[in-house]
This record gives sequence, structure tokens and C-alpha cells, in this order.
Amino acid sequence: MSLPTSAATMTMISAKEALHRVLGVARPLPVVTIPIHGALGLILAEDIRAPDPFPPYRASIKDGYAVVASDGPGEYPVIAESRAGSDGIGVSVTPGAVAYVTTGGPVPDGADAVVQIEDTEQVTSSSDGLKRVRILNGVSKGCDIRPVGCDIEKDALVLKSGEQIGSPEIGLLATMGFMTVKVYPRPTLAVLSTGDELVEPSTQCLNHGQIRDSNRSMLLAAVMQQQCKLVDLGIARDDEQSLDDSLDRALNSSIDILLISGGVSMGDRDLVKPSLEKRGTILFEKVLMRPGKPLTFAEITRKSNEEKCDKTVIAFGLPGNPVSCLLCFQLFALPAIRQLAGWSNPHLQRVHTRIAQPIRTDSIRPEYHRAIIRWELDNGSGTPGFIAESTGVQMSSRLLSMKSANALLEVPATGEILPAGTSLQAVLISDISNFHLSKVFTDHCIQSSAESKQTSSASPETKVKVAILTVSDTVSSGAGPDRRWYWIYTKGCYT
Ligand SMILES: Nc1nc2c(c(=O)[nH]1)N[C@H]1C(S)=C(S)[C@@H](COP(=O)(O)OP(=O)(O)OC[C@H]3O[C@@H](n4cnc5c(N)ncnc54)[C@H](O)[C@@H]3O)O[C@H]1N2
Ligand code: MOO
Repeated sequence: MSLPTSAATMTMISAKEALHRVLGVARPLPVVTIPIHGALGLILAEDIRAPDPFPPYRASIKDGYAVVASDGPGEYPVIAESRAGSDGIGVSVTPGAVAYVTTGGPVPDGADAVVQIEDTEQVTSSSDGLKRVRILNGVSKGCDIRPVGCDIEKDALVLKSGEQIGSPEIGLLATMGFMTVKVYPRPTLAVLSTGDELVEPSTQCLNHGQIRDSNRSMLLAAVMQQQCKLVDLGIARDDEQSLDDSLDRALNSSIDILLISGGVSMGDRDLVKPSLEKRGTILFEKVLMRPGKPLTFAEITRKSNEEKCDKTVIAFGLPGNPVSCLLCFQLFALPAIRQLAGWSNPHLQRVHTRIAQPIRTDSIRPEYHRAIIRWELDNGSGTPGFIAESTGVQMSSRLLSMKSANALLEVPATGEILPAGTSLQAVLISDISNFHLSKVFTDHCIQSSAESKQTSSASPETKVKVAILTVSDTVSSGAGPDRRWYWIYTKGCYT
């Protein structure tokens, strides 16, 4: 998208329009083929069809005896044992005989049902040398047998292009024997702080006028949370040369997104906008929101040395105030990261919540008010719902207002005081599954089994080492898939 700079600079645009412009230029990255163990969390770029049916053979659902259903109850010789693996191959059950089977084991030819162990009795003496068993209850045809392809039919469309790969998807890929997949890679980001006042966070004694650079550590952490590759560009001074050097360094590395903090407002040393304008097109430079008004966004197209073709880098000039910086990252850079990584819906989730305290609104700029929301059985409406506690003073320099916040309340610019209990829309900025539930809610919902009590008393600091062992004749004989990968990729580390 190319917008004349004059048009982009003239007006302050809404947050919605700003996001629209960001997503208008954030194009999905070229598809790559990678091993499935690196694919967790990525977006699939191909349809996956099952090359074979699963199960590949008729498998028993129970430990028991494979029978001919029409034989009914009675005493029968056990002519074979078909354990999970390949024991049952070549065996055929004829009327008047049965075969021992274990869960997941192949049901021998001829048998058309399985009788579970609980419905049988061992017969101790046997005159013909064969083991015998008494079938106590009759079963109908097909009982306790998974037919071939009952879980996954051959050629079924199992995974669709555009779906996110989680642990079940990795389990499915392993089941079907796919060791590599086509995916959209995650983008690479570079992070640069600007400001003469900034020193490294390790600096113990600050001279007058100095502060520690918190934005860079914070942005690097936020990018790491998205599992993207990173280039740390350090701190650029508030002079043209230092900024130019850093930007050239950034654009000469293979990055997709450039995050610059500071230097985007109206001061005589706010040089980020002119530096970006020299290299590309500014798509907006002021957003009608609080905080984050001076957010600047540019598209830079450059010749890539490696790829020998044009490459687009999108650049965010994030406001220097730490809250504004992180909040703009969440609202604009994160959806851009997602879109580059192939997400079909890159938008952050929104929920409705009631506010626990009154909120004073701005009369001009809609505010993103930092809050901690939790689910309550009664959120003041008489029904279950979210309730939002403000994180306190909302100055854009006060990073404490961002601490523990899991939502940004969308507060309209009416200039009024919204009373406690008002219903607002909130953008979620942390994974909803990590939310702390209120005590009343957890007491109500969680069964207090001895096991769950033990789990909930564990300190959050507790590190758990998990050993994973697959115990299966089917797997060890190579006859069936090993879904151990499912756990390994989900939990990250294993022994
Ligand atoms: N005349 C006007 N002045 C300001 C306006 C305006 O519209 N007209 N907008 C204000 C708003 S809103 C914001 S937000 C800030 C944004 O300013 P900059 O992006 O230019 O950022 P700086 O001036 O460099 O810094 C602002 C503030 O943040 C601190 N800072 C900067 N970088 C870091 C860092 N890496 N780590 C920690 N703290 C950082 C810096 O020391 C300043 O205190 O502009 C207003 N001014
Ligand atoms: O937009 Mo500034 O981020 O209000 O302080």
C-alpha cells in the first residue's frame, strides 16, 4: 500500500484505521519446509491428507477374546494370541474357536467381535492341550473392534492449510508418518532504542539526566514470547549519524520488522520519522489513542543481497514512554507478526467485562486502560462474566500500570466518569488460559480430589522434570505410530 506522505502526516487516524494500514502491508512470509519438531505454534501452509487409513488393521478396543459373534456364550479353545504388535498376523478364527487379543492388537481374520476379559472365565483343565475360555455373555457383530480407518480414513483431509500446529496436530502428523511440513516461518525482528538519556540496564550509578533503557529489554522479551528471531540493535544516540548507522545495520540484516523506541514526538531531537521517511514511506505518524499518540509506521522496500530481489521491511516508531511503547507493540506489532507468520485472523481477542472501579475518561482520545480481568460467577450483572480491576494510575511513563495487566479496556472519549459496573470491551493481552481465577470460582468448579489438592499446593516455582517412555508392542515393532512426540513438543524438554 502506498499512501502519499503528505496525506499520511496530515491527520491523526483512529487506532482501527492504523491497524488496517499495518495489516495492509504485512504480507505472509514465503513458505518453508521444516521438520515437524520445529513446527509447534506455526501455521500450516499445505493441506495434509492421510496416506493410509488409521488404524491400518482391525484393532481390538479391549483386552479380551476375538470371537465369531454368532457362536454366543459357551466354552471355546483359544487358538491364538494376538497382542498389540504383529502376533495376530496369519491367524484365522473359525466358528467354535476364539483368539486372545490385547487392546490395540489386530483382530484375527474370521473373528467379527471382541468379548472383554471381564465377560469371560478361564477354564483350568483342558484335555486337548489348548487353553480354553468360557464366554459368559454374547456380543453383537463388530463389538469392541475399531474397523480399518475408523479414526482416520485413507485420503481424508486431516489438516488444512492455515491451521495452527499444536501438539494434537504434531501427534496427527506423526501418526501419518510426516516428518516434515510446509509452514509459514515466524518473522525476524530487530529492536533499537533511541535516546541520549539512555544507558544500559547494567549501569549501577546513573549520572544526572540518565535513565536505564527498559524498552529494549521489554520489547526483546515480548518478541521472544512470540518465538521470533531477534536482532538486538542496542541504543542509538539522538543524532542523525547514530540513527542512520543503526537503521542501515538493521536493514542490511535479514529482518522483516523493525521496532524503534523513542524519538517520534515533536522535540528537535526526535529524528526517527525523518530517518524512516528517507528510506521508505510513512503510512501514519499519529494515532488518536491514549497512550501511544505519536506511533509512527513505515514501509521500507530494499534490495536484499541474499535473495537478490526486493524485500519489504515494516518499521514501527514506538513512542518512548515505556507503557506507550509496549502497548503499541501489543496492539499493532503483534497482529503484524501474526500476519507475517501466516495467521488468517491476526487480531487480538476481545471480551466484554464490567469495571470494578469508576474510570475517568479523556474527552479527546479513547484510552486503552490497563486492567487485570478475571472471571466471576457473578460480575455484578447477576450472571457469570469478567470483571476488570484497574492497575491504578495510568501515566504512560508508569510501567507499573502494565504489570500483571492481562487486558486493555477500550474506554471511549466521552469526558465522563464511567461508574463501577459499566460494561466495556477489553482487548486481551495475555493468554486466557493463564488467567488467575477467583477463589470462589475455583472452589466452585474444581473437584477436590486428593490428586488435585496435591497439584494445587505445588509452588508455582516448582520445576518438574518429565520422563516419557512409550510402552507398546505395536510401537516397538514398528506396526503403529509413537505419539510420544505429542508430549515432547508440547512441553519443550524431556528426558
Ligand atoms: N510537544 C509535544 N510533546 C509530546 C507529545 C506531543 O504530542 N507534543 N507527545 C507526548 C507523548 S503522548 C509521548 S508518548 C511522548 C513520546 O515521545 P518520544 O517517542 O519522542 O520518546 P522520547 O521523547 O524519546 O521519550 C519519552 C519518554 O520515554 C522515556 N524513554 C524513551 N526511551 C526509553 C527507553 N528505551 N527506556 C526507558 N524509557 C525510555 C524518555 O526518557 C522520556 O521520558 O512524547 C510526548 N511529548
Ligand atoms: O501517547 Mo503518550 O503515549 O500518551 O504518553
